Amino acid sequence: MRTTARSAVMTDLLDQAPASDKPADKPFESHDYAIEARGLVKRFGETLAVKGVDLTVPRGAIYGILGPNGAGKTTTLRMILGIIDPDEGVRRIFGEDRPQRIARRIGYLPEERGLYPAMKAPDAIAFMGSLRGLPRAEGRKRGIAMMEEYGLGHAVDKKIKELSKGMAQTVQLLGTLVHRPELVILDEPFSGLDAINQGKLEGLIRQLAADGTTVIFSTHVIHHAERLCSDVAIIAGGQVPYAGSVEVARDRLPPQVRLETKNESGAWRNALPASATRDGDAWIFEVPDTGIEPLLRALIEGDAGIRSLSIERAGLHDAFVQIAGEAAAEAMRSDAPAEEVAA
Ligand SMILES: Nc1ncnc2c1ncn2[C@@H]1O[C@H](COP(=O)(O)OP(=O)(O)OP(=O)(O)O)[C@@H](O)[C@H]1O
Repeated sequence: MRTTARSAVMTDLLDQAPASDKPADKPFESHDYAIEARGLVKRFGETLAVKGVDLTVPRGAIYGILGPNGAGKTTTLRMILGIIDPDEGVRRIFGEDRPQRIARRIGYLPEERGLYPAMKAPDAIAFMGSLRGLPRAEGRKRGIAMMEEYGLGHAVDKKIKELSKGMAQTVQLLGTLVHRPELVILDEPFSGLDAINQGKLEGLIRQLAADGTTVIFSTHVIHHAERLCSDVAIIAGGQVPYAGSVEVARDRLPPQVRLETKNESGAWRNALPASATRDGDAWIFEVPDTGIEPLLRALIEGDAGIRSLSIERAGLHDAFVQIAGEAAAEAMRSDAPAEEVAA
C-alpha cells in the first residue's frame, strides 16, 4: 500500500478537470443505463491512450473492464468519472453528462491506493465518506460496523500505518462504500489481495449487486470477470472490440466435444470431423452440423467403447482470445501475478 500525505481519493476529487461545456454531440439510446459512453478518445501528448470507446452499463450490473496493462482501462474509467475530460466523445452517468454533479451517488476506488498513515481506520473511512457528503460522525459509526462485518473488528483502534497492506486496502474499499453509493467503480480491486481476501471481495461485490448497486471493476484477470460479471467490455490497445453480455461473448464460439474411447481405431473414427484434434487421450472437436445424436449412434455402432463424452461451452478466456487475439490474452497472463491467476 502506497501511503501519501495527500490521499489518492482526495487528489482525484480535487484534481477533477472542469467539465466540458460542449453539448453532447451524439445522441444516447436510453436513460435506463448507469453509464453510457460514446466515442471516448484521450491523448496524452503523443500517446493515443484511448481510441474511441463505446460502452453501456445497465443499472444493477456487475460490469468488468477487461484488458492487459496499458490497454486504457484506467483512462476510460477516469473519463467516465469526469476526473479527466475526453478529447472526443461523450459520457453520461445516470443520464448526467457532468459526473461531478452526482459525485455523492458514486464510490470510486482508484488504482493508486493511499490513506493518511496516522489516521485510525474508522476515521479514514469517515474521511473518505465526508468527501462524498457523509457527516463524519455517521461515517465513523458506519466504518466501525463495516469493519466488524468484514472481519476487521480487531483493527478498529489501529492506525493505517499499523495495518498490513491487504488490510489497509480493505479499509480503503470500505471508505469507498461508506456513503452507500448507487454506482461503485473499482480500478483493479483484486490486485494486491491474497486469495482469501479476493474471495471476500467477490462476495462483497455480489452483495452490492444483490442490493441494487451497479458495480464496475477493471481487471487483467479473466477469471474474476468470468466468475462475477454479467457484462464486460474487452479493451485492448485503447479500443473496445466487444462490449456486452458475458453469455453472448461465450456463445460466439461453438461448443466443443471432448471424447475419450477405449478403442483407438474402428469404423467409428469416420464419424469424427476432419478437424478433430488430440488433447492427451481425448479427441476435441466442434459439435458437428448434423448434431450430436448421429455421432453418438456411429460411436456406439462402430464399437468405440465410450469412456467419457462431454460437450463444453466456451469460457470467457476462449471468447477473449477470439475477440482480442492471442497476443492480448498472453499479455493478460504475463501481467497477472501467480497468486491472482491461481485464485
Ligand atoms: N497521465 C498520463 N500521461 C501520459 N501517458 C499516460 C497517462 N496515463 C496513461 N497514459 C498512457 O495511456 C495508456 C493507457 O494507460 P491506462 O493507465 O489507461 O491503462 P490500463 O489499462 O489502466 O493499464 P494499467 O492496469 O497498467 O494501469 C498507456 O500507454 C499509458 O502509458
